[in-house]
Amino acid sequence: MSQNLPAFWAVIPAAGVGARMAADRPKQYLQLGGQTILEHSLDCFLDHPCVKGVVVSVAADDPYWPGLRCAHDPRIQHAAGGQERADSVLNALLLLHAQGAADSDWVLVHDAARPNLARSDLDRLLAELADDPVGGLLAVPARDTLKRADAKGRVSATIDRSTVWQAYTPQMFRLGALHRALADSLVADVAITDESSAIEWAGQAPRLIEGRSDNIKVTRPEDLEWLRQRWAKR
Ligand SMILES: Nc1ccn([C@@H]2O[C@H](COP(=O)(O)OP(=O)(O)OP(=O)(O)O)[C@@H](O)[C@H]2O)c(=O)n1
Ligand SMILES: C[C@](O)(CO)[C@H](O)COP(=O)(O)O
Repeated sequence: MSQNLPAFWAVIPAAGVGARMAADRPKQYLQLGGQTILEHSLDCFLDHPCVKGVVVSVAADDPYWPGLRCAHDPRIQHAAGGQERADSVLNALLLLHAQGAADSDWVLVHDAARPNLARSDLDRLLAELADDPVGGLLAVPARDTLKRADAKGRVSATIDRSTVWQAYTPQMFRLGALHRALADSLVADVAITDESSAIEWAGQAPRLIEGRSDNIKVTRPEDLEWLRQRWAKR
């Protein structure tokens, strides 16, 4: 294994519609530097010597996935996307368990919409959490002053940002613990927007690993414009 890093499975939720992007296709299939955003997000894992395999969750009616070269990569399997991101991730975990992956296996969940993950960040996450009893996630400390809004869109409070972080991905947890936390929190109808919130709901405290702030999630058109400008300078 590279630098004594742990082996891991990668799960890439890629079944969203990209409503906030308002493009002619789901944002993970938009082009960046000669390939799709999804393919960039996959590359960081497929190139890693410690990856055991990759599961991509795609929408049942996704017409784009089969046309990608990586759809035929033997290291990649696909699972059914779900109504919410958490459902898409859970389906991928079910597939891993059905194929005999162990509860103790590490799973890294990374948004298909985050094509700019640095290998250095991925390796730092793996190294820092290799022996952690809970797991954790890449995150960035809040840099701007944070405001809470009232119902009229006016400032109701300024939030102490000293302990506030933005959650990014990958998020790294043991397969068994994540599977149970996601399944239980979905049954309890808890609002889950990332893997960490399911683990937190289950009573654990994931570790925050500071990562690069340019590991952005492509959410709105300006995000892709920004990445394309950076890519052009590479
Ligand atoms: N039911 C869903 C919803 C989202 N995702 C994935 O989760 C990641 C982060 O979600 P987000 O940025 O919200 O993507 P979308 O849901 O597509 O965006 P929007 O909310 O603007 O529709 C994306 O890679 C998206 O493809 C998923 O696999 N299944
Ligand atoms: C998982 C995530 O990227 C961490 O910030 C974020 O929660 C995804 O949220 P979205 O609304 O599904 O984009």
